[in-house]
Amino acid sequence: MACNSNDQEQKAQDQKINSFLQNVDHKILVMSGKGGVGKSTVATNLAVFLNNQGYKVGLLDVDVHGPSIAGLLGLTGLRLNTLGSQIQPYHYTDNLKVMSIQGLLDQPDDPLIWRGPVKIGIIRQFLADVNWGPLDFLIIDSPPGTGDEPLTVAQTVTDCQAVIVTTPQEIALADVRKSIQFCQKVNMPILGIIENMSGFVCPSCGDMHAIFKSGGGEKTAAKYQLPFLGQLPIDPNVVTAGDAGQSIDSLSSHTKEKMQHIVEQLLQKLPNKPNKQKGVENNMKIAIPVVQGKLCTHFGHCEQFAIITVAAGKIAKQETLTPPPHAPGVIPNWVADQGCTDIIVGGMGEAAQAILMQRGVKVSCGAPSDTPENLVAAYLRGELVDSGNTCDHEHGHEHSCGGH
Ligand SMILES: Nc1ncnc2c1ncn2[C@@H]1O[C@H](COP(=O)(O)OP(=O)(O)OP(=O)(O)O)[C@@H](O)[C@H]1O
Repeated sequence: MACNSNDQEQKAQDQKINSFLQNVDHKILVMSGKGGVGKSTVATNLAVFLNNQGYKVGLLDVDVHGPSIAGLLGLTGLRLNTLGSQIQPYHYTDNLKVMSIQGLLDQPDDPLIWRGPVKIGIIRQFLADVNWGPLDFLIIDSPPGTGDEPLTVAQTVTDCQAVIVTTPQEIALADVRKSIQFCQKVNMPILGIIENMSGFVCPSCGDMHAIFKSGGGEKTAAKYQLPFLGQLPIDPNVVTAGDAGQSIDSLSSHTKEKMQHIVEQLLQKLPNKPNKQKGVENNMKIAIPVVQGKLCTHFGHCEQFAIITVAAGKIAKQETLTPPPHAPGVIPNWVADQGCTDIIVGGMGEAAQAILMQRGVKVSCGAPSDTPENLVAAYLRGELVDSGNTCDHEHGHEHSCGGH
């Protein structure tokens, strides 16, 4: 019995993870072979600079033992809330959401003494139970090396791509080669290599000093026929900004231009050019089963659907359509045929959910009986929490998700 219920829980979590990932255009794992090479600094600034360009970005810190993302963005000490079953991430800006274990700890300096399975569970929860909403980019900061955390990401986040950060000296490059082999073994494409701490421009004489050597990252990229995305110099302002919870964007130094260049290179290397601001703000077509002007919990047998088109975060068009007669699989396919991107329901059977997911329609279960306009408004505000409810309304009996 226990095994069965574990299997079911895992399946339900897989479904939630898949439905989130379906709404993320680009997933990027920022890795490094060695510690302290500036991986979190790069991950954070990739997220901030992409967000500055108008992309909707999620930044996920899976370095559960040494989380630093919250600190680098000045979010330390802020506790994260949960709404229903969903964790509300930090909103660094309206379009940059951040998730780190730091926000769930009573004491931010508490050490976490966790073995692999617990860490794997936490990372999966960060993908399943955080209210990310649709994203153009999910940037994932992993701890150095090729341990449980990057492996969990590789196994869970389908079509994830890697960015490898290194410093130029041989001891760091040896570890980069391990990261490259890791990516090859888990079939994760590498978007490119970034060389951090590449030379130091003396503020007094203006001469460049190659403290950790320079050019090693570029040479390694060439050797493995990987894209080289650019270099960041050793810049004391990066440390000051990071310690103050500010991004490289706040600097007036040459480093900011270098970071900008890296982001442009990264955008060029993406297999498909991202559309800005996917999802909530852009066109969405949301289906809601209705009866007498309110959500009908009887999804499979409801007589009408409100179909609401949302553009730039507002309701642009609303129609009421009659679906074909009920038969297994007919209504979910009909909803997808209408071009719907999302559906809001009280509850829905697993089979119908699977069809919708396969057809790229995001399902939000557990909505209360309310008008379609109110439900869409709550959905756009991120307040409609997906219960992950898989109750089956096809049989017409009473149950917890809305009684009919
Ligand atoms: N280009 C740079 N110039 C100067 N200092 C830098 C630069 N990049 C990062 N640093 C500093 O180096 C330190 C380590 O950076 P960071 O935490 O980003 O590294 P990391 O590789 O993520 O470390 P960890 O192994 O702990 O995950 C920080 O103090 C950061 O401010």
